[in-house]
Amino acid sequence: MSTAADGSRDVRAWLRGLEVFAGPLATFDPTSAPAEPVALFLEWLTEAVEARLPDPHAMTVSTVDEYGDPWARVLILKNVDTHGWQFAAHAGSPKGQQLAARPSAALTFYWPALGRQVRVRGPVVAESAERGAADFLARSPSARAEALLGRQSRHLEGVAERDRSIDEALKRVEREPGLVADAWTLYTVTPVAVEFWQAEKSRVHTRLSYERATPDAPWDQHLLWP
Ligand SMILES: Cc1cc2nc3c(=O)[nH]c(=O)nc-3n(C[C@H](O)[C@H](O)[C@H](O)COP(=O)(O)O)c2cc1C
Repeated sequence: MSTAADGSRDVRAWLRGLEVFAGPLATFDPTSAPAEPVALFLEWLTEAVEARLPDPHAMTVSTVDEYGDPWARVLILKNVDTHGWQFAAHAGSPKGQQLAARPSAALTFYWPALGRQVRVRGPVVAESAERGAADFLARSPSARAEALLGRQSRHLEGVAERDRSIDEALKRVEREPGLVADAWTLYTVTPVAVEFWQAEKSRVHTRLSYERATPDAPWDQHLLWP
């Protein structure tokens, strides 16, 4: 640990001394990239899974609230196909309320050991109640119990109150296995911009951006300055 002249902890020096992109990093040749981004995303996700990176399907989901202030949190990717990237959430949670008011999101994936980041931006669509229900019923009983409470991110008096409520909800899930939380929603981010970022030890990083004006338009590819 670094120490400043007055004996206090020198956090700045300590952070500067930490290694980044320790590698061995992956490589990326943008000249052989596919014409559309989902195929490349699936290649990179597959390599992250094969490299046994922890939580390779975890992503930061960013939204904005009614004041235009950004919020971000990590969620699990539920699916990705030509329609877009999917995640599920309770519509009554802060993110659900933000998406109802402003249906737009940015997703950020980071696979540190490979030195790779992917960023996705686009409008968000709430899928049908049937698709939300199917996602809900595929969750573990304890995850269903938690979602049934529908109180995510509200203030909690204490852990005993939490545990009692979860216990009651879990008993309800066991009694009624077909029960679905109405507000459980599957969201699809329809991409209009997807950027692939490959770190290089030299710090001359490689960036490839796919952009399209609307979700129906064809993709344009551009290299970006690092
Ligand atoms: C690895 C990881 C996975 C998570 N997965 C989910 C998830 O799938 N759904 C969810 O609602 N919250 C998930 N969370 C918790 C969220 O990050 C967040 O705390 C919660 O959804 C409340 O967000 P909000 O108050 O902005 O609505 C996850 C957190 C981590 C670290």
